[in-house]
Amino acid sequence: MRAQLSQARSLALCAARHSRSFSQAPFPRTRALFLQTSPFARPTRSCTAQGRQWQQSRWESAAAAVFEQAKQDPDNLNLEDIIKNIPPEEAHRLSRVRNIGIAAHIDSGKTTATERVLFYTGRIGSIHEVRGKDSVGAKMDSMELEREKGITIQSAATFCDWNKKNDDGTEDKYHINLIDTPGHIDFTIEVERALRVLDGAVMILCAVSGVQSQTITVDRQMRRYNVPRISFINKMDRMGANPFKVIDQINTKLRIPAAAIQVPIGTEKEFQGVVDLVRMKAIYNEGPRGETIRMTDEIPANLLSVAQERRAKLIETLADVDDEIAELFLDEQEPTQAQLKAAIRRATIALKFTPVCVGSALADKSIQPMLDAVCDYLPNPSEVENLALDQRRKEASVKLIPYQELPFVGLAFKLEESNYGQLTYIRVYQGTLKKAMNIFDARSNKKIRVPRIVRMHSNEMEEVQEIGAGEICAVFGVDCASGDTFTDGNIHYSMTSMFVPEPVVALSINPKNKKDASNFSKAMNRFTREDPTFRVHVDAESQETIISGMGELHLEIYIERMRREYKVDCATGQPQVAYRETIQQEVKFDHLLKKQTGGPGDFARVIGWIEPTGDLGKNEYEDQVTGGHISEKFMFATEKGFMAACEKGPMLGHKVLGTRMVINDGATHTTDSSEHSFKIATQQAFRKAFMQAAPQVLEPLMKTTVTAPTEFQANVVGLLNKRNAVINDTETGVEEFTINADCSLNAMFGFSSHLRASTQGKGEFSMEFSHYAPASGQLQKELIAKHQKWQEERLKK
Ligand SMILES: Nc1nc2c(ncn2[C@@H]2O[C@H](COP(=O)(O)OP(=O)(O)OP(=O)(O)O)[C@@H](O)[C@H]2O)c(=O)[nH]1
Repeated sequence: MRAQLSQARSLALCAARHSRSFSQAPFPRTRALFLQTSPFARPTRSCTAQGRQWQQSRWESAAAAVFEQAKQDPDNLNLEDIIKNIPPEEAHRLSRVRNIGIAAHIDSGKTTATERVLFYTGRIGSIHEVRGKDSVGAKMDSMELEREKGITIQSAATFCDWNKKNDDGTEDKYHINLIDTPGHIDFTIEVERALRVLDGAVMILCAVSGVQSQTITVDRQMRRYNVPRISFINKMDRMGANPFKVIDQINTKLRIPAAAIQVPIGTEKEFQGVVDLVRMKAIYNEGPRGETIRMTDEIPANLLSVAQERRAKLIETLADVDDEIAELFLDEQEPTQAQLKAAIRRATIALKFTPVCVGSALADKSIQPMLDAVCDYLPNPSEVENLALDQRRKEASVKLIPYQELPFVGLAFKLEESNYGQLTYIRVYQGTLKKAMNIFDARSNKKIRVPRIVRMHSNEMEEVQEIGAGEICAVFGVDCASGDTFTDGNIHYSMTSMFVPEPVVALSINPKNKKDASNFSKAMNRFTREDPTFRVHVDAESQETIISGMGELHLEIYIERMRREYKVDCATGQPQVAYRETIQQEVKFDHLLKKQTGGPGDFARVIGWIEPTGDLGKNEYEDQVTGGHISEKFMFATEKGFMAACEKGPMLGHKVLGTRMVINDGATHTTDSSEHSFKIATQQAFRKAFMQAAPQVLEPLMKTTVTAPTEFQANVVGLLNKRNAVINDTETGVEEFTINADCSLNAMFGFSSHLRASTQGKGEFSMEFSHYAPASGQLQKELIAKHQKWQEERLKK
């Protein structure tokens, strides 16, 4: 309630302003639009001018009453009423904003499609290709390494305005904030944080390869953050393009109802445009770069029956997920264009459906209709529910309202070091972020002044004075961690951060020259701040610096960036698998630490047991001590001891998983017991008990997908068999085949060069962590022997 009241107070202030300006304002076109399209609008009774006037005056008097009430009694404000009465200008502004991400499997054409979006919206004057002959590179791949390798490494944000042409000749201007994300699983955190803050997404698929391994990962990430999506089947110009097969795969593999809203006109080299199934019009791209759209009622005769059939399929699919269409369907009535459009929008936003567009980014075809679909079917910021936790009332989650005048709430979702200092990307969920304003970090409670606000256009920036609710920006000089919530200090909200996967590959690293030590640590600091999946630690025993990340490519890129951006050449060890250790049975312990030989001694006795938790995702500690045999402050130290022991397993020194420790008794000495002695005693007890509890080494299993031309199928199967991979399925297409297999990460080191050699460089593979599984007895023996040898050698030194 208190949270709502502080919102209410600030609303009360603006209420008077708005109630005055509403009644004085003429009835602009934007307001009429708001009444028709805004989620805040009441149902319109009549479409006549008289009806609209009636609606308008009714709305104004209702709004005036609510804001008058706010003025009179701010402590008892009804927030729901305020939401309903948000000024039409503001609702209209929001209805024209789209925050979208482009996400897909590697090389599906995300950056190529984004380049066209920027060109057609007038953000860039010419198109440059990924790995293009002009060596300029696509706008969104601004990092030198991205341009060289032709892959996206970091997500890049931009914004543009799209003038959507309506059938009646009018235009509606939409403001689109767009984030292009990487496809490689090694950079998956970039997709994760983009989807955390975006309202909708375009999922790109290849018209030949269809749903691929990373499509499945991206699908999972979209589900995690409830992100509605449209699907865009790209590469229609490729030989073997089959969009309908891809739609079937979206339905069956991703299990989200999908139907085409467009069918292609021609395929491969003959691909010219699309038939829009909602309007039943043909849309062609003309002009040197497809910039001119020609729309006609004449659907090519050879496509008419396919278009009708696919339109019927669209209606049938919608009938399964939307009540209004279901009713019409049962009554055998054809929905009107408006009904169909509204149903696609409703079902997409409700995450029950994905409309599918087709096109070819490289051939400059059908990107504009995809942009129209973004505006038509993806939600505006007010149509997405965003919740925050009110820290003062732990139980309460508060709905954030994207209204400029409410107290500010924003989430820092990405940090980046720039030439001008740390750049923090913020999504504004509520209120307005203004230059020179003081904001509060909900985690550290630090007050920070915002010196500069910019809108990002890849690596360029445009300075602005303020950013309204529902928008994305970046700020300078704000020291925080990724995932921090900011408020204006009047409210104490915090938002949930994004999911951060655990690193699976590690290697030791050191600068080759001692003089580079300071740059080395600067680089490490920066990379770990920017990327939560990149970790650095110094191994206590070997004193080596160990970096860990999501895959070999992930670590390679950082080593290369260190060389290019910090001029530090590094020596690295062999990539190591991040093994884990666990136990299989319960073991009791009664451990006494006693050193009382003159001076201050150590005394701590801990009694209890360790056992498997049955869930490899967590370790658990429980204090069951009664009767005060161990005092509260020492129990705290035993918990710390347990946590420290779990960081370095007794078998190989890798982290412990799935283990529970219970301490239910013990003893304390009046003078010799200390927190330190209890911490050490717990660690010793744990390590001893662990080795008796049928300890087991766990290794990461990877979901692996290999794609290559069909003639190399036997070679690839041979390669996988050599690595003891379990092949789950094989799909053989016209030209290519795809194998999905489970494989241990350990067996996959060096796979890329073997694959290249056996497929004349034409094979591709991707790997994603699946789960930890027990290592074979043989591997476990080898690893233990190696670890012991390494320890012995260290002792000798
Ligand atoms: N034939 C054809 N090739 C395309 C099309 N769109 C993109 N490509 C090519 O596919 C390759 C990858 O394109 P990108 O745009 O970099 O793909 P991406 O999805 O951004 O790649 P990552 O971010 O690295 O995963 C490039 O060689 C493009 O030229 C298309 O419509 N048709």
